[in-house]
Amino acid sequence: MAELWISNSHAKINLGLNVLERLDNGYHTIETGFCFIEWNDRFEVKHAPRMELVMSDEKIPVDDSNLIVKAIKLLQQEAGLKDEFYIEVEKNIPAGAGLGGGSSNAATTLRMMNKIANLGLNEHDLMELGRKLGADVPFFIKGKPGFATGIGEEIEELDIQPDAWVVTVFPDIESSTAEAYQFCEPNPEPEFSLKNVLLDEEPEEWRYLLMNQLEPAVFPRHHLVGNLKDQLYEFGADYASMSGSGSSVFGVFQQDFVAINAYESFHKLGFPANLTRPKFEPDTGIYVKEE
Ligand SMILES: C[C@](O)(CO)[C@H](O)COP(=O)(O)OP(=O)(O)OC[C@H]1O[C@@H](n2ccc(N)nc2=O)[C@H](O)[C@@H]1O
Ligand SMILES: Nc1ncnc2c1ncn2[C@@H]1O[C@H](COP(=O)(O)OP(=O)(O)OP(=O)(O)O)[C@@H](O)[C@H]1O
Repeated sequence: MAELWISNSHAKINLGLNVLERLDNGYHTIETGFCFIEWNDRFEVKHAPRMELVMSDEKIPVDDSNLIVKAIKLLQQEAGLKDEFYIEVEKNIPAGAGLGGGSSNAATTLRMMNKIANLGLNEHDLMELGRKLGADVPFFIKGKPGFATGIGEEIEELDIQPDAWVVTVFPDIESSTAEAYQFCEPNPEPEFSLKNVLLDEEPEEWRYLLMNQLEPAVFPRHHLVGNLKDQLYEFGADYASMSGSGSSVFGVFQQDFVAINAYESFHKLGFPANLTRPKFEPDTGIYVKEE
């Protein structure tokens, strides 16, 4: 009987994002809080005579530009992966949404292949491989909320998953990460310590203390993104922000009925939206089923 391996690939949001410095290699040093939302892709993997990738979202190419293909190639080159797989991905996280969908898929691929093909890599090895695929990938390997520094790849695990409801809205616009960084203005000395704000202050204070410094680079080019952030406040959010390099925005709500009303209102307006429970914990387990 063939074994079918199953795992979730979760989305993230950024709680505050300070861009500190522009580096010579084009990257930027940042600090940001990472947490999870209840929006995930689902992987099904089995051994096969040759590698094949099928994604439910046909707009995402399944060629060498796909981060799943890149992760497989990296494992073949650097970790001795020889097995071939059929990989099917139910793609729910929108692409170019600032929710880390591609990076999360890369991390899920590394974690699953390591287990299924018995490559013997530990978390540190997987994070080292992950950083070669993207700045966000090490966070997804860790699979725990945390505070990120460096180019976003140095992760300190911290319990910053909001004890509040989170409503995430995708404006149906793809926002380029490279462009957002290119047009942002780094600030090496942020006014407040992002880490202390996340640990010590309540979400209703965050709007005065936290900032996503990529917003001024994205809002002028995508007005809808800024408008949806304003709308989250109008619907009663205690805190609202763009996630990562956009285009998604999210609101943090202390009261469940206010959050549910906001979530349903965005749905009625036709925007893909998501509602995440307080203190949500992602399930990153890898499960096997006999077929
Ligand atoms: C916006 C965030 O999602 C916030 O978590 C991340 O910083 C982006 O992470 P990512 O999508 O994994 O980014 P990568 O795939 O490594 O980089 C895409 C492009 O974004 C820019 N980039 C990314 C990360 C960073 N710290 N500085 C940058 O300037 C670079 O131009 C890079 O070519
Ligand atoms: N497996 C994948 N899933 C989604 N997008 C992928 C994948 N592989 C490559 N891509 C490409 O990556 C680009 C960005 O997608 P992604 O969903 O990672 O963006 P994002 O959520 O803005 O990322 P981040 O928050 O890390 O900046 C898209 O143009 C998409 O075509």
